[in-house]
Amino acid sequence: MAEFVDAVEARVSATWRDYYELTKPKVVALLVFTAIVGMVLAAPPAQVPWNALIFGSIGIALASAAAAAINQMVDRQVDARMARTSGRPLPQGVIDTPHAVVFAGGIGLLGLGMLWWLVNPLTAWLTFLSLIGYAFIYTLYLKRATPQNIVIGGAAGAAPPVLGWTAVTNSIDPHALLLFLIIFVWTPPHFWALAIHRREEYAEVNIPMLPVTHGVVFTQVQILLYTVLLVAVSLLPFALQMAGMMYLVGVMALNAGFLYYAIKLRWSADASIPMKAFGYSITYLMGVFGLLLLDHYLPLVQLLWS
Ligand code: HEM
Ligand SMILES: CC(C)=CCC/C(C)=C/CC/C(C)=C/COP(=O)(O)OP(=O)(O)O
Repeated sequence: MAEFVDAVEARVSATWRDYYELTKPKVVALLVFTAIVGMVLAAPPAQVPWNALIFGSIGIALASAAAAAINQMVDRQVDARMARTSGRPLPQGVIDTPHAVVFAGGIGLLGLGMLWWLVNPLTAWLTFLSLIGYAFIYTLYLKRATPQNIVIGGAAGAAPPVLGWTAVTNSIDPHALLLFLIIFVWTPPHFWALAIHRREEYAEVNIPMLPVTHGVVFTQVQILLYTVLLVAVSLLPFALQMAGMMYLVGVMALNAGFLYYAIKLRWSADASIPMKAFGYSITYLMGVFGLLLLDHYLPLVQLLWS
């Protein structure tokens, strides 16, 4: 009997883990973090309305998770043929398509409903557009159509700070668009570093990623150019007095790291650099948004200290 219970429990927990994996949890975690920074920057320190913070974060997380699950449904055949993605629950047959549809539809509607009724309809609409942008326009069309797929598709992934800001103010603020721009310009170096490493897999499944269509050297040059642009864009929050000295010093250090990897990627023959640059891109984005958050709270800390 105990063995039977163990077996049932093992199956139940494995199933939940599979659904969890279907949501690309680490990507969603970073997306939600950028949304929370958008919320925090939209209000004076410690004055973010609770409904925006709680239901906004959960709603954006659920909608992003639904988008990630739809992406994996659409991609299940190509995912099955690439080493990096073949272990996912759909290609493995652990979750079948009808269950994935119900799951994605359920969490998507729950997330959008939460935003509509408990936050505001503008945030719900913009989140819905981001979901459509990533799950359908990027995955179904752009990904298979053009090597600029991730530049255009990156707009959906860059949306969360705007969604967070709108959750608080119920309007689209130019400052929020600056946060959007940072992620938008960050996305090509983030993804193309990985695409260089995985170019043979993409070529095999006929996905026209930049290193497949234009070669590795061209992609390395593009990564370098986007990184230089990113350095410039990342300084704008300081230039426009959205953030202070603490942000400036921190972001300069993060930028030095990204430039180091982009230059090394272009001129070093070391095969481990592309994945190191990819890993660093994630640290970089967490760092930039973490700095914006800390910088915004600095006056409050100083006030409490004095
Ligand atoms: C069109 C835009 C984007 C593309 C094409 C893209 C592509 C990818 C790919 C292919 C991976 C590797 C996944 C894996 O092998 O497990 C990845 C990982 C990751 N991406 Fe992106 N990404 C994009 C935008 C974003 C955005 C906007 C964020 C967050 C703000 C983000 C955060 C992450 C994180 C945290 C990981 C690591 C996941 C892990 O370690 O499991 N990405 N991305
Ligand atoms: C509502 C809202 C804010 C939606 C957010 C959209 C979202 C989840 C963006 C993540 C971007 C991402 C992981 C792209 C990789 O897809 P891929 O298919 O190229 O990569 P894969 O081969 O690893 O699946």
